[in-house]
Amino acid sequence: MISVSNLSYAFKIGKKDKENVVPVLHDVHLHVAKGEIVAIVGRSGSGKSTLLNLISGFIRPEIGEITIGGTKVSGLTESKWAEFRLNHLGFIFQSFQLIPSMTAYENVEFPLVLKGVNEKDRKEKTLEMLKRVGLEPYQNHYPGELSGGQQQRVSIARALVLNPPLILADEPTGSLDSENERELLNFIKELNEDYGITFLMITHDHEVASIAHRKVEIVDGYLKEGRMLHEVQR
Ligand SMILES: Nc1ncnc2c1ncn2[C@@H]1O[C@H](COP(=O)(O)OP(=O)(O)OP(=O)(O)O)[C@@H](O)[C@H]1O
Repeated sequence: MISVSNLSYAFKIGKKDKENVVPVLHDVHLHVAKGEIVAIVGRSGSGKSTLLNLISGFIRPEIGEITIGGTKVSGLTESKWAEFRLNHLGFIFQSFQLIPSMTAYENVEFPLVLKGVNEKDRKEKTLEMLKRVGLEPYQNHYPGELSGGQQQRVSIARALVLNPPLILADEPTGSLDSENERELLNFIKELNEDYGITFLMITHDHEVASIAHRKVEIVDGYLKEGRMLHEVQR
């Protein structure tokens, strides 16, 4: 599903003539199979979000290659990337990233609008997703009128509405209390088992990591498991 090879990344900070190069990831190799739940763990500042942002195409690699579902995404133009993202990836963020001026219904419907789906099909699919996350009665609420757990469920419904085969999650339970966390983790397991959705998640949390089939650890920009695989292959 995901194949990352020889990926290195450095941020360039400061003015062009006095640029400071901050190396963050070093020769990362990572393979995630279809149907896997993989947790990326590591200390703060080790490079987890940078890796997820590279896999999501939000930042572009200069060195290395990223393939998702057979498409070499690291070579796509910005507009092709946006199209690929819409069709293949779902995102869940710690801070939910809902649009505050849109109701729960409108937030879930938004990817269908971007994709140009007609109104009748949009309505059917949006209501189906809201039902699946148990939020049909709250469809006209704005994010500010929902609890943290409910907001995260709206964001999951939005992530799933176009049936992506892969979900990328950055600290998905980071803003939830333990009851909502347990509920979300059960839901992730269910989506994985029933629909074969692949998950790549960043987490600090042992509970979250415990539902993963596999953990990979980033230590100072080096992916532990990835390097081992790479060394075995060589
Ligand atoms: N836009 C940026 N410009 C410059 N340096 C950055 C930028 N974003 C991140 N960094 C640096 O890259 C390193 C890795 O950051 P990253 O956010 O990937 O770590 P992380 O493991 O996700 O941390 P956390 O668990 O705290 O979210 C850090 O040293 C950070 O300061």
